[in-house]
Amino acid sequence: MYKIQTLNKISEIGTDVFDKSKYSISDDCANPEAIMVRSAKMHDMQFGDNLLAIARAGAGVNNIPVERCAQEGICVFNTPGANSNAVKELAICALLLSSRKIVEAASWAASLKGTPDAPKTVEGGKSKFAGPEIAGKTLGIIGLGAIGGKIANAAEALGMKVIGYDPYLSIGAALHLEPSVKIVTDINEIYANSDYITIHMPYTPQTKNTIDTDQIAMMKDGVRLINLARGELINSEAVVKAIADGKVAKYVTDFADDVVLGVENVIVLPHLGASTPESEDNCAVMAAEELIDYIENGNIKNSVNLPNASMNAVGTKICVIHKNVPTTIASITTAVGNEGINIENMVNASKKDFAYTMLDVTGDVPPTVEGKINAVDGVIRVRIIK
Ligand SMILES: NC(=O)c1ccc[n+]([C@@H]2O[C@H](COP(=O)([O-])OP(=O)(O)OC[C@H]3O[C@@H](n4cnc5c(N)ncnc54)[C@H](O)[C@@H]3O)[C@@H](O)[C@H]2O)c1
Ligand SMILES: O=C(O)CC[C@@H](O)C(=O)O
Repeated sequence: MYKIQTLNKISEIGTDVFDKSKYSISDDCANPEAIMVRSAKMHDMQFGDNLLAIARAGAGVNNIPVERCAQEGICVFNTPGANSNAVKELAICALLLSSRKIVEAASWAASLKGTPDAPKTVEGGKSKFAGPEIAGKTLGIIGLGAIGGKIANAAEALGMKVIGYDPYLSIGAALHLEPSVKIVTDINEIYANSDYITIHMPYTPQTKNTIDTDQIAMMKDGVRLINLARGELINSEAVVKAIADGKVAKYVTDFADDVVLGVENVIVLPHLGASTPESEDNCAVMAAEELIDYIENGNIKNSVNLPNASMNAVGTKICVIHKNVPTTIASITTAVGNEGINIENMVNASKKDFAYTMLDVTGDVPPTVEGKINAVDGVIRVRIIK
């Protein structure tokens, strides 16, 4: 029985994908084979020897020690695009919230309950909540992946001019963009030309404070900023100061911190981007399918720390996670050959410092093989899947 530990609430549609005669799922189990997680912070966790994989039911993996996991032979997956529509819809909502003073107006209207002539009062007071339309304005998007690309197309459909910046734009993502979306190669063009700026890229130590005082200074007066990606991408102190100075008109963020909470013209949402039943189901199902294919077949799809690799084997599969260094593959195949085993098929792929080799072997696989491969310099983990 494989044990799957859930660190956050994972949609039941996803956990139902596991065959319960082979898998037990619980939020409290010792030494699981796999972990399913959403936003729980895992950097300080120690992992048991059985842990083969972690699946992030979502996009961002900054809560997971991805590099350490690779060093420990733990494959980390995410679920690319599975929650992108949910975030796109919230981003469109945020664009409107940043323009039309909807939050302030609704809360003012609610405050009129019990007053003698509320209908008359609202008509008299509504002018202070007027705000501009988004049609005809320029939206700058930083990061044109699953979410940014969908927002670009939706904003175009709403009549906005869209400019996007993404130095690592994939061909697939580019092909999904409306031809009218203008792609710029200098991020400063986003800052200089946008009425609204929204950011949709991963948070890493390198992308911390991508938008800070200097970037804000390049922006148009009255710019509206949206951050549904990660709080650390935009310096909260810099934005709050720019709001006080009148440089930034509004900041809508999905990430609460003590600097932005309670500040006028900042709308803080409680990390709601992916909180739709549809996206929670999509992410959980994709995460469960990734784990099952890895645990049972050794196939890797959508890993963030190991390469994608899959193989239909005719015999036994020997799956090896190893360092991406010269002679390791040769040493592994020699170790297998020295045990009298013939390799029928082989797949090898690498991602940065790590590599994955799958061998399809026929005939008896003596129990000594695992130890022999493990003894090869650079080998991190060996699994034999019959
Ligand atoms: N608020 C939420 O609930 C929520 C939900 C989903 C995702 N997110 C966040 O949004 C981020 C993006 O999600 P996604 O699904 O679009 O991911 P994605 O991987 O599909 O797209 C990210 C894009 O950012 C680009 N990028 C990387 N570094 C960049 C840089 N320095 N400058 C500009 N672009 C850069 C990549 O090339 C890629 O195209 C996630 O990493 C996550 O942190 C938040
Ligand atoms: O799981 C969530 O609710 C948030 C997910 C989101 O931050 C992501 O990066 O996919």
